[in-house]
Formats: sequence, C-alpha cells, structure tokens
Amino acid sequence: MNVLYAEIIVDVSTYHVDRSFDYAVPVEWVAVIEKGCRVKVPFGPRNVLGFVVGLKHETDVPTNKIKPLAQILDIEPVFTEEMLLMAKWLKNETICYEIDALQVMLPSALRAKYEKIVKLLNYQTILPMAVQQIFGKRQQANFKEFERAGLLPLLKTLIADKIVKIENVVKQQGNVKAVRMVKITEDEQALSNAMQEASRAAKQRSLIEWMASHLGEVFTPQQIYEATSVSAAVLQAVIEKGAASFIQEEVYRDPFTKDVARTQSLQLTDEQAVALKAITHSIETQSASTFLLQGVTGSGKTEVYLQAIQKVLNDGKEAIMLVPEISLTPQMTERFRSRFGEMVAVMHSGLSVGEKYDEWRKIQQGKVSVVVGARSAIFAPFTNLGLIILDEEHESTYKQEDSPRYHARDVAIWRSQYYRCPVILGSATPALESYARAKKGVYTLLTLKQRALHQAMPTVYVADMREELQKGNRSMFSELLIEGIRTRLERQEQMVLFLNRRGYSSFVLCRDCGTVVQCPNCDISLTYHRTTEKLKCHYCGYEEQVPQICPQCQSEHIRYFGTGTQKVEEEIYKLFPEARVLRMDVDTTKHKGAHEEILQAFGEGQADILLGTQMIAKGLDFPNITLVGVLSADTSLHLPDYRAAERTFQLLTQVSGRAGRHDKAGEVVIQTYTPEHYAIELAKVQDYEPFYEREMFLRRRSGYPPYYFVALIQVSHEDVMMAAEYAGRAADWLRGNLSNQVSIIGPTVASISRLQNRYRYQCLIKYKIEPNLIPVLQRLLAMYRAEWIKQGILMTVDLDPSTI
Ligand SMILES: Nc1ncnc2c1ncn2[C@@H]1O[C@H](COP(=O)(O)OP(=O)(O)OP(=O)(O)O)[C@@H](O)[C@H]1O
Ligand SMILES: [Zn+2]
Ligand SMILES: [Zn+2]
Repeated sequence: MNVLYAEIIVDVSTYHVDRSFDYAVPVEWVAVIEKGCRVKVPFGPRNVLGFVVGLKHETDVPTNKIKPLAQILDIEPVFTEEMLLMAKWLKNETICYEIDALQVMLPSALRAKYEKIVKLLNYQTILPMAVQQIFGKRQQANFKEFERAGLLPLLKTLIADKIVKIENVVKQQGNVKAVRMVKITEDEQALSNAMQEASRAAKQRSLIEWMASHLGEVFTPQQIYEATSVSAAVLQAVIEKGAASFIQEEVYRDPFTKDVARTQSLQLTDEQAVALKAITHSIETQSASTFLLQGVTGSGKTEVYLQAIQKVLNDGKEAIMLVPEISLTPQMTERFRSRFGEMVAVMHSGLSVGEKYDEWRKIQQGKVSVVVGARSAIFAPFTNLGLIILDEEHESTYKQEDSPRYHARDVAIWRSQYYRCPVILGSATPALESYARAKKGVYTLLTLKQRALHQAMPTVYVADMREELQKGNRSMFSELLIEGIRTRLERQEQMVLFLNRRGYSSFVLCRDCGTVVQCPNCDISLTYHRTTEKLKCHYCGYEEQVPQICPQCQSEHIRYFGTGTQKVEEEIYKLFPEARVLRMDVDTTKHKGAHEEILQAFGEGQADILLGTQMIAKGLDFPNITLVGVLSADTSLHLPDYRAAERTFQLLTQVSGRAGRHDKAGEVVIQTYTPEHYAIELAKVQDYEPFYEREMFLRRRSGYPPYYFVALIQVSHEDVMMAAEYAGRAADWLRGNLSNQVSIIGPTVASISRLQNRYRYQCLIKYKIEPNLIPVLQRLLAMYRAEWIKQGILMTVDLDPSTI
C-alpha cells in the first residue's frame, strides 16, 4: 500500500535544527489532509502544533521510527501555496525559523487556542446515519466528535457539497459571532404539509400562510413576531411542523462604526494623470514594476492610489494598501470605504483578536477585494493580487523588530513578482535607499511637485531657542510661536502643536546634584506622569511613586523637568486661558475609539489647538489648520543613530504638510537649539533633492547605507561579563569567517546598554558584497542555538536594522 507522509514544520522555535519533520498520515486522513493545514504532532514528550508544508509517498525515516500525526486541525488549508513559498523565502532573507515565518502570516486567533465547530448549512438533506447521530437535534457539533468517530473523509465531502461548514471558534475574545435566525422552507410541499398538521390551530395557520409568501427567506424571530403578531410559542410550533427552521447566521463584527457616504473619482491633475497612466500600463501588461511615487504633502497621492485600485478591481483582482499604524486613522480608512464600500477590510492593532480574525476571514473567503492595514496586512491571504501600495514608505514601522525581522517593502516586492503586478511606494520624503534605487532605475520614479489644488506650500519659520533664552524668554514657546497662536485664536483658525515623542524629556531631576531618576531594569530615565503622580519606564513598564527627596543626596529640590505633552498643555493655558486644547498622545488614546473621538472633535471645530506626539504627524487633512508648531526639533536630531538627520527631516516635512492644505495659507514654526543643522535648514525650504544629495554624501563618507549594507548582531545577558564575553566571541568568529572586504565594528555597548535587566552588546557588520554572509550568519546562529542559549545568552541577527 502507498503510505502518505507529511512534512511538518513544528511550533518549537527553540529547537536548534530548523527543518521539517516527516510524519505518517493515518489512513483515515489521507483523503482529508492538504498542504497548508495545521496539525498536531507528537514531538518529544508532548503534542505540538505543526504546519503541513509537503506531502509525499517516500521518507528517509525508518518505518519503526516514524510517528503518525496526532490530530488534524484544518480540513481546508490556512496557508496557500504562495504563503508556503513565501515562508521559505522569508526564512532565508531574514534568517529566521520557518515556523516564525509561517506564524507571522496568520491572524493571532489562529495561533491561539481555539475550538472547531461543524455547522449544518442545509437542513433539507438527509444526512448519512453516522453524521446524523452526531448532530442529533443540534445544528452544530464539535469537530472532535467527528474526528473520534473517524468521519473526517465523509465530512470533507459534506463540506464540498455545502451541506456543512467548519468554523474555528476561538476561545477567549475571538468567537465567530452568530445570531439565531428563522429560515422559511423553500419547499411548498413542506409548507402545505405543515398547514394540514396545523388544521385546528388558527394562529399557526395564519403564520404558515404568511410564510407561503416568503419562501426561502430569512428573518430574525423578532421580525416575524412584528410582521404577524404571533407569539414565540406559535413560531416554535410551526418550526416543529417543518415550515421553517432555526439557523445560525454568521455576522462579522464590523469595526466601522458608521456608514460612510460614497465618493466618486476626482478629475486628476496633469501630474496625477501621468503617474496613474504609468501604473495602469504596468497593471495591464502584468509587469512586476516598483514605482516610487514622490509627491509633496497634499499633492494627492491618495487619489492616485484610489484610482489605481479601482482599475485593479475592475479587472477582478485584489489590492493591498499599507499605511503606518499611526496614520491608520478613521479619516484615512474612510477615504477607502467611501470609494469602495463593502469591498474593503481594515486591519490594525486597535481591533480585538476576534475583529482581526473576522477581517482576515473576509479576505480569505473572497468577501472583500481591498485591505487597508498596517505592516502585517502585507500577508493578507489574497490569491489574485493586482496591486500593492505602501503609503509613507519611509516609515520605520514597516520593519518588524521581532523575528521574522522582515521589511514590508521587501515582502511587497516578492509578492508582486509572484503575481506579476506593480508595487507603489509613496512618500513626500522617500527613504534614502528608495530614492537611490529610483535614481538607478531599479524603481520607476513618479513625481507630484504641486499640491492637488495648487495651494502654496506653507511658509516655514525657524525659531532659534538659544536667542530666546538670551532675550530672557524661559518658556517653551518662542515669541514667534506665541504670536502665531495669538493671531490664530483671534481669527478662529486651528493649529497643530507637535511634540517630538511622548514625554521624551519629562524626567525627574535633582537640581542640587543633577541625579535623574532611572529605571532599575533599564538604563533609561523614567518618565513623569502627572495624572497618576508616578514615574514610568516606557520600555519595561516599571513604575514607582515620584520621590519626595533625592535618592542620591537627600535634597528636597527634586522635581520633574522638561516638556511632556501635559506640561505643554498647562503652559498653553497659562498663556492663553481661552484656548481650547485637545491632547492626543498614548495616554489620552488608550481606550478604543479615543483616536477617532479626538480627531472628530477637532474636525468639528470643538478645539483650537491639537497638541500631540508622532500620532498627529501624518494623515491629518483639515481645512481650517493654518499653523503648525514644532516645539522642539532637536529631540530626534541627536539620537545616536545614523538615520537621525533623515528621520528629523522626514518628520518636519510631514508635520509641516498638515498646514494650509485647503483654501487658507499655512505657516509653520520650527523651534530648535540647532537652527544651522542641514536637516532643519532644508526642512525649512522643503526641498527633498538637496537634502538627499547632502545626506548621501555623508553616508558615503561614513560608510553607511545605502552605500553599504549593514547587519547588526545583538547579544544580551543578565551578567554584564557574559554579555561582553559572548559578543566578543561572535565578533571573533565573524572576523575569522567573513572575507576581509567586510568591516566588523565591535563589540560595543548597545545604545540602550541595559534593557529589562539584561546587558546589551552589539557588533555591526558593514559590507558591499559578501556572498558568504548568510551562510556564515546561519552557522553563527546554529552555534548560538545549540550552545550559547544554554548559558542564558540571547542573540539576534538583523540584516536590515532600522536603528543601530
Ligand atoms: N485631482 C484632485 N482634484 C481635487 N482635489 C484633489 C485631487 N487630488 C487630491 N485632492 C484633494 O487634495 C487634498 C490632499 O490630497 P491627499 O491627502 O491625497 O494628498 P497626499 O499626497 O496623500 O498628502 P500627504 O502626503 O500630505 O498625506 C485632499 O483633500 C484631496 O481630497
Ligand atoms: Zn540630589
Ligand atoms: Zn525599564
């Protein structure tokens, strides 16, 4: 007999061999199992989750050694053929475990604990005896019952015939939501039989008569009571006579709170039309080109995306639209919903596990054709992709910082090659790497130089805070900004005040000895939180009461210092008691929908000033905003990171772009202690090209990307000596195994030298071409996984680190 074997990737990512294992497929599952299904397999002493990545009739494992699969969890695969291929690619590309690559593609509901339910869809069919016995009078039964009874092959044919269907019921939050409905029979004969049975019950007869004019329709019980004024008992009696039946109707949790009005395509500007034409051409010729759409803020990039997506939908294909998590605002998603209505699924971290799962199912079941989402939506299980878009492509959040350390842009390009469809990377301030590729012709550059309605770009002023101090102005607002705020309040126009990073510098400082209160677990100063009078660590969550006296010198002159959003808010009220301020930061947006409420209130003119962190840098498009203030441009400029200047330039450009987007002209005030810095000077003139040239020159001189590639190895341990020792071993080993074309810097102490009680060291690899790199790093990782890990070492390898 021809035995079937399954190749399984098991859910054990500490195991040091990263490969698939063969298991025998029990005979009763041979007709059921498919590539891409989830299974449970015996592994060591327990059963673990596994994914079927291959099926075959031969194995090298001796017959007496091979174990059978323990359980099959899916009858229909959760991974497509494409996803299995993509996982193999990701594994190599990012040097991760294949299991991690597979897991990242699934919604967490499918990774979590769940229960499988078999639901009866068609009540008229006569079920096979064995199956009928399991259902009994119920409409649904647990998958396990069929499994125990050995009925999986039969179940598979029932699914194919649409007599039953399978649902994953996630324990905890993620249940598939279902409501009880009444379905009236389609069979006139059944109805007249019921009528005869009910010969002496007038109410039942009148209900059956009503049903006769609604054959096959589905109602809630409530609707029926209202339409016919019968009671629940009458309905129950009629159902027992076979005139109708109760069914469970699946409803998707709808994360959209309100209906949106439909919009039509806008008449494109000439620049937009040129861009769209190039993209459309690529869609029509099915070429996997990558476009870099560089358009100044307010140039109407979104309209180009919308019309390109429309084209793809007209061709019967699907589109993925990625936006950074923080700009995935209701305002943003509404622009897509208002154009494509029910065709759109939305995926972001604000959704519950269940809601995310529902959105994923809509995609998998082909109920939607467009997904708008953050990074992980790049794995949306579409099977006929026609277009992938990354808006704000320069954003560092497109890079995942945990294994698999993938960049959504690379996954997008891989998928575009698989489907032969274009990718659009859009930004006002492209990542240096992307612009360099566009200049080399690897990407096709499309530019929008004008704002869509030909509004002027805002006028940008730079306020030198050193001069302010010399003039005796000790507040956090420059005279220029105070004047700007005053005139806006008079004219009843709106403003956005932007503070780089939440509470970045609101630490507690002793004015006598200079001690800053630090986290006991991480080498980072604690942040002061006014509302709770507590100090918190933003990395590990540690918190403590604000000390009354300095822990170092016992002085009472210890107090918080610096500019958190709360402090700014207080200062505004001191200067402008009449101002209405809305604060948007991590603290005010904790509860679900808070984001939306704040933006809506601001949009309705309920406040004059929107004060916030990164969250407000993007996507805002309100007509009445005429002033943008950046309170301190320096905070991001002086981070120990080779991309600090690039990030600052991007941020300043983005924030400035919120002003004067409609009829009214906009102004921007950037406050800084280093006005002569090129990132600030060039953000002032809002010119990308000179910034690009300047920054490229510096990158070449210092040997950083895009001229060189970098890879980062981080090693951590609770004991500082161990961390240093093993980081040294890694560096030595790399020096011994990589060519001398490569420079290896380190080991050095990481920029955050201790995190969650672990000391951190790192080595940086800089290279131009090194064919050996991946295999060498894989061997280093194998060594780590086999030996070092037992010593309590944690090591990570990142081939495209976003911070160094
Ligand atoms: N062809 C057009 N005709 C009329 N209005 C347009 C057109 N294209 C875009 N707009 C409008 O111009 C404004 C700016 O467009 P949009 O938000 O798409 O710009 P963007 O390039 O995505 O900007 P940002 O990068 O700043 O987010 C929007 O209010 C949009 O409705
Ligand atoms: Zn002190
Ligand atoms: Zn901490």
